[in-house]
Formats: sequence, C-alpha cells, structure tokens
Amino acid sequence: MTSSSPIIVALDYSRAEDALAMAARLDPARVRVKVGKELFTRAGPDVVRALQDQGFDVFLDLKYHDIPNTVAGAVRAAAELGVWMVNVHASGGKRMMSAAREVLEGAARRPLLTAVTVLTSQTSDDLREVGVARAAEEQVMALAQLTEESGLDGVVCSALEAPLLRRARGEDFLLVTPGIRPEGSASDDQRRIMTPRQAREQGVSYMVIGRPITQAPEPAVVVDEILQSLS
Ligand SMILES: O=c1ccn([C@@H]2O[C@H](COP(=O)(O)O)[C@@H](O)[C@H]2O)c(=O)[nH]1
Repeated sequence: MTSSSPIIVALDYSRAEDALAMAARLDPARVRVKVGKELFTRAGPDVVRALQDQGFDVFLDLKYHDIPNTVAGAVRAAAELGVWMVNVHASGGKRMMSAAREVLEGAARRPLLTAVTVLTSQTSDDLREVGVARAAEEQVMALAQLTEESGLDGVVCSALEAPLLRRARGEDFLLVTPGIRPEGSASDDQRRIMTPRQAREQGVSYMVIGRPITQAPEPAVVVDEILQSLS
C-alpha cells in the first residue's frame, strides 16, 4: 500500500518481533516506516520483507558512506530488496553519490535516493569538533547543492533548514526531516528540532518521527494527532 502521509515512523528496536509488533499497531495508509542501523544489523533483510508484507513502504536508513564502488553495490542491494527510500552520506562526495545514483538507472524498482547532510543531533559546535568550520546551516546548504548536482532526489536535514533549501533547490527536491518533536515531547539526543506543524509550514516533504510515537502508550493516537495538526 502506498501512503500519501508525510510521516515516517522510525522503528528503532533491537528485536524484529518488537518492530513488527509496533508496525502492527500502525496503519500503512497513514505512515511509512524506517529501518535503521540497529534493527537492520540485528534482523537483516528479513525484517524489511516482513514490514513490506504488512503493507508498509520502507525507508532503509543505513546512511552509506564508503568508497563509490562499495556504496553503489549497497544501494543496488537495497533496490533489489524493494525499499521505498535509501540514503547515503552527502559528505561521501560527488563521485560516491553519482555512483549510487548511476547504479539505480535501469533498476526494476527504483527507490528514492537521498543524502544525509548534517545529522539533526549535531550543532555547529559539534561540526567544529570534527574540523568543519562552517555553521550547521551553511554546511547543510553546501551539501544539498552537491547532492542535487549528483542527481539524487533530495536530502535528510533538519526542518530548520527547510525554508532556505526550498528557495535554493526548488519544490521538487525532497526534504526528509528527523528531529521532529510534537509540542511537549522530550528532545532526547536531538538538537535541531521542530514540531510537526512548524515543519510542514517550512515546506518539508517527509518527517521522520521515532520515540514520540513508538514510546507512546497509544502510538496510533499520536499519529492521528500529528496528522490532524497538519491539516
Ligand atoms: O540526521 C538524522 C538522520 C537520521 N536520524 C534518524 O531518525 C530517527 C529519529 O528518531 P527519534 O526517536 O524521533 O529521535 C532515528 O532513527 C535516527 O537514526 C536522525 O535522527 N537524524
């Protein structure tokens, strides 16, 4: 089933059973789901297939960052798994991103391909620590330009950068934004955050939301409340 909802629920679990049990409480017509590093490392492609069998579009969030040949092979494998979206790190550079895109040409089912700019857990201070002198926002803008020049579909960024990115990169460029926190939720380890409603107003394409939904007593109710806040 293909959803038109902007919500992607992050299934950050250590056991496939827990991820599938959470998915069973959600509606594939109202959300997509995301499989990240912990769940995939423990449960592998089988959990992706099981979620697809439950009717969900799956964003495989493994943030590939390696030499071009290795990343291209991983992206090809993700396409063969039938995922809806897969991503790489934009800081892997243009040759790496172009190799990832080229391998999808002619794929039977082409997933959306996005690139992580600056993690939503990072601030400009964190970037300085690793030798990046630019402020987070400037770094996001530069990496988004590189991503578009490499032919990818869009970026993973924070909703804070969405207005500038929309202006610079246009309406068709996908903005996928984690760091989404409904009013009153704990920010946890996220640093560049926004509420769902603000994110929508800033022009994001998809919002990745994990703990505020998965740790709620009634996850489907939180999804409904978020969707209502967007309408
Ligand atoms: O910049 C990024 C890129 C990816 N993520 C991932 O999104 C979810 C967010 O989960 P919450 O529980 O809503 O914080 C998580 O899987 C991250 O790996 C991100 O947060 N920021």
